[in-house]
Amino acid sequence: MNMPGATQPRRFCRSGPLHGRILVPGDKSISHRAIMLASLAVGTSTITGLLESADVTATAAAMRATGASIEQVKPGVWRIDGVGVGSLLQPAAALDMGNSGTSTRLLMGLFASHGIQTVFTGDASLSRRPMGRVIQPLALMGAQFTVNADDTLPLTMRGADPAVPIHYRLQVASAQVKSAILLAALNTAGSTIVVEPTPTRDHTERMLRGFGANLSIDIGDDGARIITMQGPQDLHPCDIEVPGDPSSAAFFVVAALLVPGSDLTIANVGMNPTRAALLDVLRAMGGSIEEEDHRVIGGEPVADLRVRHSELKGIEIDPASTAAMIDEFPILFVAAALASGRTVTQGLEELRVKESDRLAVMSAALTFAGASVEEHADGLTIEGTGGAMLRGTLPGQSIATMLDHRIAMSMAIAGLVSEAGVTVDDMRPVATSFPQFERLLGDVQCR
Ligand SMILES: O=C(O)C1=C[C@@H](OP(=O)(O)O)[C@@H](O)[C@H](O)C1
Ligand SMILES: C=C(OP(=O)(O)O)C(=O)O
Repeated sequence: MNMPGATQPRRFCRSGPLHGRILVPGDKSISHRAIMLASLAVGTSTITGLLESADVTATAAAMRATGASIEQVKPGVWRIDGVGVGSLLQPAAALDMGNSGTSTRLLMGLFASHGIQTVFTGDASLSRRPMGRVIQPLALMGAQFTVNADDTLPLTMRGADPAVPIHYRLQVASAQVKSAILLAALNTAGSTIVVEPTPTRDHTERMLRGFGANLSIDIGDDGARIITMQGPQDLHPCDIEVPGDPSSAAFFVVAALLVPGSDLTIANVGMNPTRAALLDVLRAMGGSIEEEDHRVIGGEPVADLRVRHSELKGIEIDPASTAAMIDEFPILFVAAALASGRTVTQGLEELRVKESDRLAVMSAALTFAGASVEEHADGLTIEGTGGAMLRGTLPGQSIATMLDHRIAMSMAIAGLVSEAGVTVDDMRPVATSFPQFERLLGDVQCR
């Protein structure tokens, strides 16, 4: 994101028990997809509970620039009039994707099968992230790219009209790559097939069906998911309710587990099994997390989470859980730093190409705050304090967030269980996914 104004350093201090019942904002992944699909349906869709954050705003701006009408009716409620699959307009200017990998990769897919030329730009963090993973399949479908040798932003894409269907086996476990191909397939005649050896978040598949698209999902002999879509497909408008984001809830779940005396309920949290592995890991560490009032909202499972302070123990995390908690590792590392015994993670190379290198940055940040962390090529090994407070950051020192919202929020939570407090150098990146974070944290702290 283009950071407005001066840096916003903040000190997060040792906290009393966390209590109450809170709602976290709408799911970021689902919000992006809701805007994209509603913008392609002919007619009016209403989205309730949309995440109003910088990343989602970047997606909305790109869809407006290609013809959709997108208006806020009241906070959290948006009305979208779509243009129809195949009818996207050439944007007049470059599309600024800010900090958002999801906006960039999914929109590249969506535009790749429309005969328009688009220029994608992003902030310093996004401009370091690999785009080759989507360029490769989209080029096979006929899109043309002008891009530097590293396959990073800025880049120019000329969409293919007509695009050709592909049969593609994912090389990385990435919902963004899968979704890019499925969105391109919407305006591609013929049968596009994506084979996913490791299941990743399935919001695109669920929501495509909600908007009336026809796709089949089979399991191959080797256990891979095979997603087939026969294009082109028209989308029908749809009213969508966006559940609370489990990746945002994660900061409050870990905070309540770590801060002695806490008993906190986080209501309306998305429980899609392709996103929920953190809860299983924390329970295996000894965390008390109860799920209440299971229901389905907008085609997605949802529950309220009651979380009570618990004594956590370190564990070895099964790499098979990685995809279903990929964004939750920074805050899991904080939980591990306070557990008793050793936590071992592996198979996490993907964390090095997120908004920051999350293995290197979390290792440095936690070490700086007094934790015992060893960094490996594909994971961290953490020796927990056994519940004792972290030292915190020294006067005059602060944690470098590296333009990464999840580092900033994770280290803020670390501050709540530190002797001296933790200073985070800049809280502005939090606007990417969770603008209400600091306010909600204030609400649950007993004064
Ligand atoms: O599809 C999505 O909405 C996302 C997929 C994940 O990225 P990858 O597909 O790169 O794993 C995740 O890290 C990101 O925050 C959101
Ligand atoms: C990786 C993330 O998002 P994106 O890829 O959309 O930038 C995230 O939110 O942690």
